[in-house]
Amino acid sequence: MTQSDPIFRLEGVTRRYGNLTALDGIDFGAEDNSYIALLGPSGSGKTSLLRVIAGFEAPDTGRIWFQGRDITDLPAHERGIGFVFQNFALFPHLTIFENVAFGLRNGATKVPDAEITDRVRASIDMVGLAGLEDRNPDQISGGQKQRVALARSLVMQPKLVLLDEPLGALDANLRERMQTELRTIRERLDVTFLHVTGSETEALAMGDRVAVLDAGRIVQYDTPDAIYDRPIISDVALFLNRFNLFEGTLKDGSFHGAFGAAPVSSVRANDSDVYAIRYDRTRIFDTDASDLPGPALPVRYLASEYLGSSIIFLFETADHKTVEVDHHLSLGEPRDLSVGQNYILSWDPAQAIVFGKEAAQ
Ligand SMILES: Nc1ncnc2c1ncn2[C@@H]1O[C@H](COP(=O)(O)OP(=O)(O)OP(=O)(O)O)[C@@H](O)[C@H]1O
Repeated sequence: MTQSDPIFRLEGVTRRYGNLTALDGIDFGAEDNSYIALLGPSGSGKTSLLRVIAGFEAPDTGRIWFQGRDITDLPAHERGIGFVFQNFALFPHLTIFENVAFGLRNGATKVPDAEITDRVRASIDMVGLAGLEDRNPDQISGGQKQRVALARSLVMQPKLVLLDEPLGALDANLRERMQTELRTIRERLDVTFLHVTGSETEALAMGDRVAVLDAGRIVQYDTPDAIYDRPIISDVALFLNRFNLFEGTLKDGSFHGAFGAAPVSSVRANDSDVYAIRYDRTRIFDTDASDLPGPALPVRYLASEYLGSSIIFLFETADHKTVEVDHHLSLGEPRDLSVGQNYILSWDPAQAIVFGKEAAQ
């Protein structure tokens, strides 16, 4: 298998619960030896997809391939796919060592004791927990539990590890540290991680590629940069949480919205007309400014929020829609704004992304 062959592939995978279609004809394959983030809003089918790949649930239709083999009818424990649960699912009465050894001791093939000891120690080392082997899960921190859960999966030497919101139970600081650690650990091993997250920041930071799931379908699968710069439909732009989105009408090469009419050079197919401009490309002007780079959106200033490297300014339009401006501090001091005052937001129309019904026809 070469680096670019898919490690697993789904063909037309559908999963229904009663009348609800959780997975809707998914065709998707992931490159071997890579970090894939699976991003989607709550209820989009992320966990269902992982469970179907792992073999905890069967698809209603479609096939699943892993390392070139059809595994659709293979039970979970024979698939050789690792799974890390959000709540870690450690055995509370077993030591860290025995938690990690569990799969080796209880697998279909008998593994000699000496090999178990070696592999468990190597896995515990790999996740940076050497010295804690004899503790119980209630004697270690949340981040350490997360590492035990990972070691327990890695000790089985899988080629694919499915991680279901693995950082969801950790506080913000630890989450950032574990993001880096997970990437480093994966790079040291010849293994693919498929990491489910509802956080766009996490997905864009961690994935070599990001699959975006929306209502049971993979709507975009690309590098983080491409997803950020070129969201394929307006729902992806909405979900990325970095775009101001405006409804309106696309007509005769212009988009007509709350900001007046803006020229449009290209349009992406979508189920409605939507105009998107990134928070960090939206700029603030006084109401009497004469040097606007493009459309003029009248707004009232509400509040600001410091985010370390940037400041987010929040505004409200006449129809009470909240609009954000992200001012990166590397661009210099932000201007002083007065709460309740009116301003104009504007941007270079060439930097907008326009989605339209007419392009879909
Ligand atoms: N066992 C089940 N029985 C009935 N409906 C289910 C079952 N499991 C999931 N669903 C439904 O299928 C849809 C997809 O659920 P899933 O848990 O895969 O979403 P998710 O993207 O992981 O959501 P979250 O981020 O909230 O965990 C949801 O509408 C959910 O209510």
